[in-house]
Amino acid sequence: MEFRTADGHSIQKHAQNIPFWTVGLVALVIYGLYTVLQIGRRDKRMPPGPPTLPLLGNLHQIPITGMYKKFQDWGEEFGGIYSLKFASSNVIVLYDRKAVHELVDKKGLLYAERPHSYINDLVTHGDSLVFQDHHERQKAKRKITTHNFSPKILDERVAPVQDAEVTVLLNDLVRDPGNFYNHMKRLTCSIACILVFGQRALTYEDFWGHCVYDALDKFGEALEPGANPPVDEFPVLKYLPEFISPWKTRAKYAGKVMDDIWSEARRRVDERRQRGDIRTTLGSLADKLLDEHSEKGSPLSKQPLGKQELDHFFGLLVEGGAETTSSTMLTLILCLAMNPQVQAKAQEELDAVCGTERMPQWSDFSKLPYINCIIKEGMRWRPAAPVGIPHRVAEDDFYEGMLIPKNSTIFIPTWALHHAERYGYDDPYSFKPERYTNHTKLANDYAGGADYNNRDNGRRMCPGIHLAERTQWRIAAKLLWAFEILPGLDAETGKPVKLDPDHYNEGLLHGPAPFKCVFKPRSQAHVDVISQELASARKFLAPYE
Ligand code: HEM
Repeated sequence: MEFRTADGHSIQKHAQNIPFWTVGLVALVIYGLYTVLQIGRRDKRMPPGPPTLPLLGNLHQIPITGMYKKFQDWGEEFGGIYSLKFASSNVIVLYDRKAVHELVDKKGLLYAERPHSYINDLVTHGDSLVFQDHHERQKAKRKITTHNFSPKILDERVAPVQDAEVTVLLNDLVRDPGNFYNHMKRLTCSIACILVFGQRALTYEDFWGHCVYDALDKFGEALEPGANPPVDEFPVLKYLPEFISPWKTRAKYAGKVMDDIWSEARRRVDERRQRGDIRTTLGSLADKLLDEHSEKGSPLSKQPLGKQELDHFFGLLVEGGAETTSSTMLTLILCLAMNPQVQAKAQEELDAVCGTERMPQWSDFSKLPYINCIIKEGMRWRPAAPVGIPHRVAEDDFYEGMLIPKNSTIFIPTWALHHAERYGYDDPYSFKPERYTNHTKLANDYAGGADYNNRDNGRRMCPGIHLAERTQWRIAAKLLWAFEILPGLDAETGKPVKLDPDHYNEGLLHGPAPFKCVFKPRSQAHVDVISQELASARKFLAPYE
């Protein structure tokens, strides 16, 4: 059939005249458009989630702060396991304890990878134990960590370090209570640096007292939500020149700061060793691995690490150990200052066991169950890593008929899970250690179980769990034994300030922003015990100076 236009031209004739390449080009453009519009669309087999926009998916709905709360809002709206689209990337959020257990714990290896992040790699050179995939090198570093921070080694060799450093903390709080924030940070950095580098911090201002916070500050800035364009979702952004991509310069600078700090730490250790001051028998991991290096040519003979990777490994262990622990303890101090009834109950228990004659010891653990409850409740109330550290699934998987596509990023929203009334947390914003009355054991005894806790997820479970818990317990028990913790006083009115439970620094890790608080010794007898123990604590710590 032949169609004619108003001016009498034949359409068929025109069609015959359209060159083949034009038809091909139009088809290509239509196909291209169709493909581009598929970006951001959710596969119907995936778990439900908020409606998406073409190209963006749900990227436009990601808040710059408060992601941990948003994860809960979406969970309540779309169900325990839901999905998000970050452009073409898939994100699955497990706001469901059973799903966390069935997938991340039980199918360990499948869920043991980490999502790839261009910015992260710019900062860490892709060799960070925390952010690397679960391949041989990562496993080798993890093995060293779990072995050296095992309960046996901690209780046999590290306990005196923790006890002595906490005694120094108590003394710091008696003599200079206003600086409690930095005293706590010094303490956790010093313990980590003793174990890793064989070096302690006399003050927060010492290199060994604040190195980790300087390193993590820049890392946090480089990774701050909203600070970077969605480069993993739109990889073409990687090729933008640096002069129009300040985010790249910032990430590289953060990497350089971290390189400089951890190579300076190594330089100091090497220099000390050259002077013949070897601290292997004092428990320094760096000395132990460097001895192995001199004997075998590498600290990890099957997976040899270059100097930079080894320096970063040491640094990472301090990063993993110091700020997480100080943040949880500062949170606890905030909670205690706001909840005098909790202090009173703990002190009744402490007084019955220790009196005023002696400080509580780790061996008192089972006689002081309320201290354990207080620590667990602090970590529930405001977890240091409220959205955890995401995992990546290595292959397509199915859960209750829903597709979890290969390479999806898996979030375990710690804060949301611990504030969900559906999991029995009634009045979740209140600080109530009694919730854990029936959880009398250590975190590790609950790890990997359906009764999900704070840092225990399958193959990537926190290897510092035992160290952290033993430090946290000592700090909490001894602080509560020695002091009444009160809100600070307003400089002008002299009245107690109102503490704000939501005034938090929200970076990679969450910790309370500086706040005012008073440490009132409970009696002169308590202060006397601290002074008596201080001399032997200092003597014990002297070889690490
Ligand atoms: C209260 C203190 C601590 C908290 C809240 C905490 C929290 C966490 C969390 C949430 C993870 C991610 C788990 C996952 O991927 O599922 C993690 C991993 C990790 N933590 Fe901790 N942590 C603490 C103390 C420590 C300490 C003392 C160390 C010292 C060695 C440490 C070293 C690490 C390392 C190396 C990883 C990475 C493990 C891997 O990816 O295979 N952490 N931690």
